Formats: sequence, C-alpha cells, structure tokens
Amino acid sequence: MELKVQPIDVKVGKYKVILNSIDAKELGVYEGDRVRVTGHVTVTAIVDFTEDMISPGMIGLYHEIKEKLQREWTEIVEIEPAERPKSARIIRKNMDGERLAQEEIHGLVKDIVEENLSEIELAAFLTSTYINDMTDDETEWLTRAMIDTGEKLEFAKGPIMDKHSIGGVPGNKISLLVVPIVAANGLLIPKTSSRAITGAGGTSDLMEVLAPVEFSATEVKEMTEKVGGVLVWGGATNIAPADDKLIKVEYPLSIDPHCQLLASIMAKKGAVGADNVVIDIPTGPGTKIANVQQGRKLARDLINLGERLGMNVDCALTYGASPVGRTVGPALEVREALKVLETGEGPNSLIEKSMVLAGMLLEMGGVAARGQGNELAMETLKNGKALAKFREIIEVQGGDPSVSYKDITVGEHTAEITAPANGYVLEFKNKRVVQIARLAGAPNDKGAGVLIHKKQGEPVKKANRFLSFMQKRKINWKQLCRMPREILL
Ligand SMILES: O=P(O)(O)OC[C@H]1O[C@H](OP(=O)(O)O)[C@H](O)[C@@H]1O
Ligand SMILES: O=c1cc[nH]c(=O)[nH]1
Repeated sequence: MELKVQPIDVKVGKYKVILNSIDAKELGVYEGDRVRVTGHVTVTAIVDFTEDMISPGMIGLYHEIKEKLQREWTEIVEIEPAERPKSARIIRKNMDGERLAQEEIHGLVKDIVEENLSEIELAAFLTSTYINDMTDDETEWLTRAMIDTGEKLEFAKGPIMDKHSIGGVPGNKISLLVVPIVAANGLLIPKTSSRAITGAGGTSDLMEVLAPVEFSATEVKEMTEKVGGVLVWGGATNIAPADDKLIKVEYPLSIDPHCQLLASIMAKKGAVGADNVVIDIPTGPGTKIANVQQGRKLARDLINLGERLGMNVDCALTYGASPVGRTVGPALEVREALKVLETGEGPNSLIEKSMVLAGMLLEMGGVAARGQGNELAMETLKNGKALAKFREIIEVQGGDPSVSYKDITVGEHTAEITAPANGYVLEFKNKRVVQIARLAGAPNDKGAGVLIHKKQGEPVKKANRFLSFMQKRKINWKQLCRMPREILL
C-alpha cells in the first residue's frame, strides 16, 4: 500500500508510525503490529492507530523514523505488514513459563536497547518475569547481556568500589554520604544510580538538585579518576542501557521483579568494572523485602550472581519499615543529607546506616582494618573530609560547590497533617508516604515531598504537626481530599 507521508515532530523513543484505522484494517495490521516502511530506505516500525489525526491515504511518521528517512526524503512510502521481532515470541515463551536460552535473552536485550519492542511487549516481559521469575542461569545471562549491549569502564588502577540499594524504603538518601566518604579515603567509586523506581526520588533525582547527572561513560571515567567518585544517572551513560528502558516501564507498574532487580543492579556494577560491591537490602513491612528470610535469600542471590560475574559482593540487611531520616522527595532529602555532611548532625537512622555501609566498603577496599570501617567512616564525616569530597564531586559534575543545605529550596506550598489524638506513632506506612510524595509531584517536582515530624515510636500531641507535605505548585486540596483517609494516616 502506498501512503503519503505526514511528519509528526514528536520524539517517542522508538520507530513508530501512525495509520488511519481504515488503512490499518485494509493492511490487516493491529495496534502494536509491525510494518515495513519503504522510501529510499526501509525501516520496520511499530503501528499506532488513529481515527482522525491522520486521514486515510496518509501515514504519520514520528520523529525517529522521520530522521531515519530524512537523508533521502520521500513524499510517498510503501507500507507492508512485517513480522514482529523474534523477541516478541521469546517474551511469549517466558510468559508460558518456558526457560530461555542465552542467545534468546541476548537477542531480547539487544531489541530492548535498539527500541524494537513496544511498551506493551516490555510490560508483558516485566510482568511475566515478575510472576515466573528466572533461573540463576537466565538471570546471569540477562545481566551479561545488559552489560555487553552497552559501554564498559576500565580503570588503570583499582580496586573499584561500588554501592547500590535495592530501594523500597522512602528517604534512602545514603548514597549522598557513602560515595564521598569512600572517595575521601582514596578509593574509586564511579556510582551510577537509577531514578526513582518504586519511590519518590532515586539517587539521581536527588543529585540532580545539586549538579547535572547526565554524562557519557567516558566522562564518568574521567570525573572518577579526577575526584575519586561521581553520582550520576545510569540511564544517560550508555552503561547497561537496557536497564533504564526497563525501569521506565517498571515505574508506572510500581514493580521491581526479582530477576530484573538482580540484573539491573549487577549489570550496572559489572559495567563500571566494580571489584567490591556493597548492597543495601532494606527489609521489613512496606519494603520490597518483607522479612529477614527473604532478605537473606536475596543477599545469597546477589552474592552468587556477583561470584558468577567475578565481583566481590557483600550485603547489608537494613531496617526499612520506616523512612530513612525525616524527609522524602528530592530537595528535602538533599537538604537533610547536606546538613549531615556540613554539621555532622542529623537523624540517627540516616547517619548510622550511611556509616555502616561506608564502613563495609572501606574494609573491603582495604583502607580500614576489619571491624574499623564504621569508625573511619564516622571520622571522615566528622573531620569534614566527606563534605570537602562531596563538594569536589558536585563541582566536577558542573554544580555549585559552595552550596549549603540552607540554600536548598523546597516547595513553597505546604499542607500539614496533624495528629488526631494524643498518643504514639505505632506504624508507618512507607507506601503511603511515597504515594503522598508522588501525588505532590516528586520526583519531577524537585521541591515536592514529605517532611516527617513524628516517626514510628515517637509521642504525638493532638493537633500537633505529624506530616507536612509540600510542592512548588499550589497544593491541590481537592485532589488531596479525594484521597482515602488511610492514605493520609
Ligand atoms: O525508587 P526505589 O525503588 O525505592 O529505589 C530506587 C533507588 O535505589 C537505588 O539507589 P542507589 O543508587 O543505591 O542510591 C537506585 O539506584 C535508585 O536510585
Ligand atoms: O538500580 C536498581 C535498584 C533497584 N532495583 C532495580 O531494578 N534497579
């Protein structure tokens, strides 16, 4: 079928075309099917439908495909139905509970990286692995494929240290303390992070309050060699590029399937050439890991996967039933973390957790004797070396190194939630705190989030502030009032 081209200058991140449903019917294609578009070159694209935006006889070409055809532009293209990529069948195989071969997984990851799969297919893959999981072999192949389809860092000197959290506990800003402490002790830590997956602010969302986080792999290497550490967004680097594409689909589903979590974390560590890795596993009700037994199993899986990939991995099962510190949401969390670095003072839950993890890395990296890491981490915080290093990191990434926690602006519109009666806070529902922070606009609205005045176990007085939440735009009380009361308390 010949169709007249109508360019649509919208980036959708994939090769996509939009057909009028009459033409689609005639061609016998459905939404999500593939068509071969032939001008002077041929491109295979995913089909979208419209009743009215594109008239019969026309075809809408989104930015990416338009770019591809641009050099030899043509007004008329030839369209014919094409096969779905082989990976779509592989996803189906996974959905049917069948095991996948290494080449199948590699092909699938390659198609993810090359944007050959639709969001529906990606969502099906993630949902299927959420339900069926993967074997240890499949997870290793998935991780290796994620490493091999991107760029890898190679440093002339080692050891390369790294830290990662599986996430799931709100307010987990500890990388902002751990990375500078490790780097301040002479170790290299090229830390890449994701943006929020199930939370209201991933480490990259936080760091972006202070400095750019989008760099190429070469820049990550150069900056790490210069100042010892970085805190960058993995999604921008082409380091394990499949990871971010999967996380983008996980975010709206609010799922983080076991095998994907293992591969996502370990691919990022493998690709930066990490020798020693500490993984934080927040555990407890309302986290990704409900209890210590599950936490131990995940720790074993991470350590085993590390062994298969040649990395020395240690895990810390940390308390996750209540937020870390008293802030949730990018700017609020950065303010809290910077205050700790500047004054040495702050919530115990934040300081102790950061020191334990930094201490483990200092021991693994051989700069602290066994059992002495925690002390060295605390000393690095108290003597200002951690702050000085953090400022170097901010500067090398293009931020303002003189920034103080007092300069961090948070959303100016605030709503207070007060305690309905005198008493104690018995339980803290992590997921609800995250829901509120996301509703307020976090992580994209950097100033949005939740400030926790009273944490679990603390006494509250009737009508005293219990939670504040804030955002840049005016608080939408109507929306808030529509929220069921149990989300608020
Ligand atoms: O949104 P949820 O699922 O809670 O957690 C995701 C966060 O956890 C990890 O943090 P880090 O990189 O170890 O600091 C990820 O990189 C990401 O920033
Ligand atoms: O980086 C991360 C962290 C948690 N879960 C993931 O899938 N990736």
